[in-house]
Amino acid sequence: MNWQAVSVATKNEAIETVADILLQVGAQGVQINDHDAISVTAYYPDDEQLGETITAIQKALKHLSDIGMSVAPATITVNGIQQKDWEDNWKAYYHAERVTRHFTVVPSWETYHPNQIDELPIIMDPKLAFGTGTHETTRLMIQALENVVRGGESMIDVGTGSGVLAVAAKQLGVAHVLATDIDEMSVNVAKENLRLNPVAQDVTVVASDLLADVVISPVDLIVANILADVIERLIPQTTTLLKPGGLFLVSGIYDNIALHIEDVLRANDYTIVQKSQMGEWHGYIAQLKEKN
Ligand SMILES: C[S@@+](CC[C@H](N)C(=O)[O-])C[C@H]1O[C@@H](n2cnc3c(N)ncnc32)[C@H](O)[C@@H]1O
Repeated sequence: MNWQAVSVATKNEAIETVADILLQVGAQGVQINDHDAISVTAYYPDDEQLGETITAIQKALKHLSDIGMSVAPATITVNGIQQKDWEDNWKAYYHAERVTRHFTVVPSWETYHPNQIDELPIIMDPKLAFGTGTHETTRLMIQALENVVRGGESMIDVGTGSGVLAVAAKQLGVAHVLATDIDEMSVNVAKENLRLNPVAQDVTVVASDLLADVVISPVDLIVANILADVIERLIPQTTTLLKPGGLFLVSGIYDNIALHIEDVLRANDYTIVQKSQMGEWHGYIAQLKEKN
């Protein structure tokens, strides 16, 4: 396998935080260069996920500066080449790709003709929002949707990012989707992506911290692909917005925290009906207990 060296130039006091970011997006270790200019380097496989990884690093760096932590200059280089405008450069890594049994994600700038009659396209221009469709955590969610959707359901997509799961759900026959994200940029990108997919025209997207601002009648399905600490906060919020017997589809859970999340699900009246794993990532289909 080929590897790419991804380096982030930063300052002394931010070294540990930047190293944490590089580890969280899948590096096995980091190298700190503190001689002339300070930088932190990690190695990632040179595959179709590299674009997603660099976008995630860039978003995490932007988030730190948004909350007032100085990580400047925070420039990202890949094999020594500065990524001045990642928003456009990452497109070179993103091509139409069959991500599950039924779904192919298709970049909006590519012309793609399905190879099989039951192949369903998800047209995406994720920009800086998470969700090209190729990441393991997203694939786990799309597979879970393929398993459970029968048609006509109501659904909330928490942390919609690019809107990829909302489009997949609509393609499978979910009737009503409300999508949320805490990040305004993702809300706008999701709205643009939904417009690219004729099947998803009636999906509503709102800015919300998890389900805090969501006021609707209980739904059949809630889906969420977010990191485990956020999922832990989300689980108790789902139980009043899901119908008894409704399903919670969840991923974004790294190996080391999976057992804890299973405990939190059970403590909140869920029965785990399916566990899946891709690489180090875990996904669950959990069913809310029927009321007695
Ligand atoms: C890993 S991405 C998932 C994107 C897409 N749903 C997918 O499966 O590919 C997680 C998304 O959750 C959003 N998010 C993080 N914390 C959140 C919160 N507290 N409330 C709502 N959305 C949140 C992020 O902005 C990001 O778009």
